[in-house]
Amino acid sequence: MNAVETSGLGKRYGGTWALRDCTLAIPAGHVVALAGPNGAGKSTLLHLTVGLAKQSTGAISVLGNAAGSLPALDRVAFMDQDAALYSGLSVADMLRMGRSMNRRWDQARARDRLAELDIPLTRRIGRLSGGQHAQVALTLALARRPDLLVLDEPMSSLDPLARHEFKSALMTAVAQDGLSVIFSSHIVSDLERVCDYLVVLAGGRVQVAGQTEDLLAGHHVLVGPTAQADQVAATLPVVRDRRATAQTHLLIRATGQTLATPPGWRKEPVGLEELVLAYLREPDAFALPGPRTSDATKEATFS
Ligand SMILES: Nc1ncnc2c1ncn2[C@@H]1O[C@H](COP(=O)(O)OP(=O)(O)OP(=O)(O)O)[C@@H](O)[C@H]1O
Repeated sequence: MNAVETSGLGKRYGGTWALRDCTLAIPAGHVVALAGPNGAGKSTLLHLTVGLAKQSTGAISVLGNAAGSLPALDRVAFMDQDAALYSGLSVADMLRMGRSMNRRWDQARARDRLAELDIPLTRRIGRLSGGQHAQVALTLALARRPDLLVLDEPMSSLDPLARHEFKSALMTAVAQDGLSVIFSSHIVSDLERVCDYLVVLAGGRVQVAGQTEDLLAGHHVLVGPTAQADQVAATLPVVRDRRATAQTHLLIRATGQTLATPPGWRKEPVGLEELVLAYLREPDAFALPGPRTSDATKEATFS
């Protein structure tokens, strides 16, 4: 079962394509990070997923049902960028409201979670700290007992400590409930240790998609003398070419063939942050699905 499946999905606002040619099959049971710069189309894809927007072209299904249909909506919870809660209401009021609006509501779970976090039920939403506000929004989303939790920039306004606590809370919920999660972020360090599936969007198109394990295994860095860099880079699918006077770092996408490390060069594994940053800096490079070798194989010089 796929958590989200799209085929030729596109969304146009007036003459602008916010998202286009988006074909993805994200299996259920993953924590999926949706990364990309401002305006890449992340919110658009998430809004299509939770039925807040309707596509202009193509198709999207969520847990096997058309996105936006009742069976899909019933199993999805959404928390957006500003996690809009009513500032004049208390935490208990928000719980009551959630309970009255949702069939699958788990009141005991929500209360336990807030007690663990030391967030008083009587506290007004407007008086919560940024971190507590995000935790209450997450609690309300989890109380719906979703099979898919969709989070749009959930940590953007949090300080590093609150960000860390939010990530831990998310990981605990995933471990306890076995739900699928998709969250967007333009902060690359948010992705490490949290996601096990990655989608990178750039300019409204899918640039990279796949399990992080596969993506990391499918790339490596070659480090060697700059004097030989042109010669080595010419024979390999180079995603990013970073040169200094003496040494060059080439981020290489594996081709399926095992290639020998050139003499005088060493091969290093790549980290997720480095991988994502390399693709973000090279908007024409693609990896999975449908790697476009001619685009990915390019020479570029960066300082
Ligand atoms: N309701 C809308 N009306 C018109 N244009 C829109 C609308 N929503 C999004 N867009 C445009 O679509 C493109 C993608 O926007 P989107 O919000 O999906 O990007 P994003 O990756 O979530 O960006 P950010 O990180 O800044 O939130 C942008 O060019 C944006 O201006």
